Amino acid sequence: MASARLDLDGNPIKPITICMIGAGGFIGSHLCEKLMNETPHKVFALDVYNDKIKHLLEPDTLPWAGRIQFHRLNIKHDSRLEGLIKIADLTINLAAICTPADYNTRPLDTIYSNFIDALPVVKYCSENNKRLIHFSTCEVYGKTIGSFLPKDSALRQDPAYYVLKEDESPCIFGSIEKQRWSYACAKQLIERLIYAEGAENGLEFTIVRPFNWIGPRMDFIPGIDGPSEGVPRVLACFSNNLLRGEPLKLVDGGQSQRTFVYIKDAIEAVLLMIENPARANGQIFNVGNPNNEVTVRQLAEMMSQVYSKVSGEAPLEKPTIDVSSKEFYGEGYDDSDKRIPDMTIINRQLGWNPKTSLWDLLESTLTYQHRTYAEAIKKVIAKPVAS
Ligand SMILES: NC(=O)c1ccc[n+]([C@@H]2O[C@H](COP(=O)([O-])OP(=O)(O)OC[C@H]3O[C@@H](n4cnc5c(N)ncnc54)[C@H](O)[C@@H]3O)[C@@H](O)[C@H]2O)c1
Ligand SMILES: O=c1ccn([C@@H]2O[C@H](COP(=O)(O)OP(=O)(O)O[C@H]3OC[C@@H](O)[C@H](O)[C@H]3O)[C@@H](O)[C@H]2O)c(=O)[nH]1
Repeated sequence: MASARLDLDGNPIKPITICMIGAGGFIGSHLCEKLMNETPHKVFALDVYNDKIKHLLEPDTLPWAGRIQFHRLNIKHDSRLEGLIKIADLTINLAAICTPADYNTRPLDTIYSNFIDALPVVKYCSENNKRLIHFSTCEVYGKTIGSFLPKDSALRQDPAYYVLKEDESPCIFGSIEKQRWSYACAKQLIERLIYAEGAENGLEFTIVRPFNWIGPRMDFIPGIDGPSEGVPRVLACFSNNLLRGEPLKLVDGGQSQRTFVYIKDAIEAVLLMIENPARANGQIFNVGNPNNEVTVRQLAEMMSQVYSKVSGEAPLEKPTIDVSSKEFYGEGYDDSDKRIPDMTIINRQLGWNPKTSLWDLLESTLTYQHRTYAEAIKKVIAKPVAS
């Protein structure tokens, strides 16, 4: 008999049933895969789409058949939601509009999706005494304190002015006409509501703040498995440019900084939260890789090099072009300047650390992108344009 799986305190882990909302998305697909491959837990996978988890649902001879059940539903208006939360032990809410191109162009949908639509989920968990793991974002920190200092101030180099700490850092957003912040603000308010449900009504919750998780199946490639005019997050934008042999577009000079973490490292952290409720309840966790910091320009350069290695194609002579944010995203765009997660709390509670370097995670991700999309792109490019 296989030995019992133990939690971080040495107690056997009991199989549970998880109601995962937004399970058909990028993070959800990796989390479902991990839960099916490595744990005995059951999953109700709720989403409006299931393309990214089809390989886990069919055929029904898969070793985990019966442990994952897909429910096609929109949480905006579906009475089945409460029933599913009630019969599960834990709810994980991933559902959201979470691509920056939408924040300033579809601010109402963004606010509804990230705040209003999440309200019933919190309410049903609280009323039925069910544990909730809610996905927020690193964007709740907004801009760093350091970004307001004079450009030549030595304090800009002091981590006290830029490292983002769950229990200390303020949330700093732009003015209301900078609609970019509609997303961060809605996420902040739902965090505050969940925290208040914990304080006043005893809701058992964990809030996750992902810092740019990237990897296979993130977003879509415009014109292949998503709308031609769609603007996904940066990994898919740059992948699309590389696949088409076009220069990568640097918004406002590509000076913003990000830390990227490999999806498979980040999913390990989520599994630890799921299986160690006593250590995760009542916590807000940064989940990122502080060692993988680059400017967007450096990311573009590294992706060009890695793509050339995995595809065997020579890099473009002019690998990037500059574009203004107004041209690329439209009116109301703004940006986070720098995002370094403090890792103290997740280290202390769960002993988690990211492992994969930026080069390595780009290599496995771009190998996937090339294998999945290169042929389809070639066909689209070869097609004569209809007159
Ligand atoms: N990927 C990241 O680096 C990152 C960073 C910060 C925060 N997050 C947060 O993590 C969560 C998941 O992100 P992701 O990258 O997997 O995004 P994603 O867009 O790939 O996944 C979200 C999923 O939710 C589903 N969904 C949205 N609205 C729904 C509704 N009303 N009913 C049912 N399903 C609905 C979508 O169909 C999609 O499959 C989001 O809450 C996002 O804000 C992600
Ligand atoms: O083609 C592109 C796309 C994006 N960019 C830039 O690349 C940076 C990263 O852009 P992304 O689209 O990945 O999104 P951001 O990192 O700004 O926000 C993301 O972070 C946290 C999550 O909540 C969301 O998934 C999303 O809001 C931004 O500075 C953006 O302006 C480009 O320079 N060129």
